[in-house]
Amino acid sequence: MSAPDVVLGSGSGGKMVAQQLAEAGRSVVLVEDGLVGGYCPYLACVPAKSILLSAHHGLSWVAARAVRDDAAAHRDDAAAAQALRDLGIRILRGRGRVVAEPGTDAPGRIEVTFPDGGTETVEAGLLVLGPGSHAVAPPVPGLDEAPTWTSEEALAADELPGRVLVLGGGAVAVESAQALQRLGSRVTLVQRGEHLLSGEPAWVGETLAGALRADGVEVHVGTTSERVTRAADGWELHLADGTRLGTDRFLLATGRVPSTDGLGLDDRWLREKGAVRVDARCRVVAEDGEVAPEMFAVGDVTGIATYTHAANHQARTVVGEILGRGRDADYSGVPRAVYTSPPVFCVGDTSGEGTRSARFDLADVERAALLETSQGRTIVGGVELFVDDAGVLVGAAAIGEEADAWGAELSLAVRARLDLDLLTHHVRAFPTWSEAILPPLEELRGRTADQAR
Ligand SMILES: Cc1cc2nc3c(=O)[nH]c(=O)nc-3n(C[C@H](O)[C@H](O)[C@H](O)COP(=O)(O)OP(=O)(O)OC[C@H]3O[C@@H](n4cnc5c(N)ncnc54)[C@H](O)[C@@H]3O)c2cc1C
Ligand SMILES: NC(=O)c1ccc[n+]([C@@H]2O[C@H](COP(=O)([O-])OP(=O)(O)OC[C@H]3O[C@@H](n4cnc5c(N)ncnc54)[C@H](O)[C@@H]3O)[C@@H](O)[C@H]2O)c1
Repeated sequence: MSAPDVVLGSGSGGKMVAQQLAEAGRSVVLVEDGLVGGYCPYLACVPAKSILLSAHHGLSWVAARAVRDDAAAHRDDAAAAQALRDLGIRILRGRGRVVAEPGTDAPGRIEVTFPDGGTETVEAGLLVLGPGSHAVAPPVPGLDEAPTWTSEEALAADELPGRVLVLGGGAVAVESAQALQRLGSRVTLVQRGEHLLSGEPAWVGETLAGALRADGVEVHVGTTSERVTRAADGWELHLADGTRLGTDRFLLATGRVPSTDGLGLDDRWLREKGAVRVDARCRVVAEDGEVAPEMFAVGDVTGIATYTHAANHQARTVVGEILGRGRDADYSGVPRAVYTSPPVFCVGDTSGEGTRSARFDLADVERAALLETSQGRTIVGGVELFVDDAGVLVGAAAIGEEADAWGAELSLAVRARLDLDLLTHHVRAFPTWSEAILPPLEELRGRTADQAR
């Protein structure tokens, strides 16, 4: 009998691979040392979105916590594990380590260490790596003595601290800051980068900072944290400019790194920060192009696009490759959504390097005027579109009401490499937020025509 397929890590990517391979009739062993399903359903996306929705709807902390715990299945993975077992998958609940990588004519060997210290070694006909990523604490002297939360700990917490200091300015930081502030904490956010969401255009981060400040969050950007000390009423963060910020607890949101330490992988498969290098079929490869036989990787560990929807795309790519209907992964249209109020939606190349862009204010579409007259609301936000020399849409950044929904059009347009001509002639419903997409297209088209003259 040939050796089974072994999937190491059952997060968004690994679980989908295991499930689809088993459904295709293959023999699958799944190795997981945490919760079956990984972080997303229990300790990341789902509870984070649940708590944000509750905060946006004005629920109390106690009510929001109850809704969060229901949404996260009370961090109980029994049903998820049983559903996989029903497909014939063997689940080994322990920490996996690669003892021998699969070869062209010999199976690999994975050693699993169980919580009681016992071990079992399983053969792997092929190996799919999906160990995910984990949060890293920034190197601020004194921080290790203070009470801290990673996002996982925050999203499983029973208590709401009176004051929280969020370190970081990415998706975890801004979503957590808004949720905790709206639920009753006094939140301070300290971002080292020049603006929030440092990978996106500055105006997006600045608009978001304005929204957080309007909620009461104290936002500091472009700062260096020097040290943490104890104070009479809690803890203090000292900034380089001498400012001292008091808090009861720190939330560490300064990024995550791939979980490849101790995994037993040869260094030649790893790239910077320990991510596993993969090709377009998610096969593990070395820098010189050597392909590891029968070894694949999916999810955050690849360091390509650290989202559940990207992990799922990679999982489908791996399954397709294994089942002989292979197709390259394509990350060009992977959405980068942040579920704050207002939400953010970015896709493709928004760096502004080598592209032309035009921006439009959401307040200038009819939908905004309607909300202003009917509900007395002031609309903030906008959309910026980026095109290459050939007039093809290569990136988009949006922040504003429901941007996480209407941005999907831009994501598909980037993926399909639609050009200004087609996008300008496309008809969008009146009066919707999508109408904000046409004016920047027309502006860019006008500029293209001017250049052609
Ligand atoms: C607070 C927060 C909110 C987020 N919100 C969103 C969102 O709204 N939308 C979105 O798309 N993405 C979101 N993300 C990102 C998303 O959670 C990740 O991209 C996704 O979970 C990655 O899945 P993965 O397949 O890499 O596996 P992971 O979910 O990282 O799971 C990996 C699993 O492997 C196990 N494992 C690791 N090493 C071993 C080993 N040696 N042996 C056995 N098991 C091992 C771990 O226990 C874990 O269960 C969020 C992340 C965070 C932190
Ligand atoms: N809505 C979503 O899809 C969603 C939500 C949450 C998280 N995620 C994913 O989770 C991953 C982790 O998110 P994240 O926000 O932790 O990381 P991140 O890498 O996106 O952002 C980290 C931020 O912390 C800042 N920073 C770094 N060191 C600092 C320091 N010492 N002091 C202050 N600021 C510092 C950086 O400037 C950066 O802006 C991301 O890959 C993200 O895609 C996605």
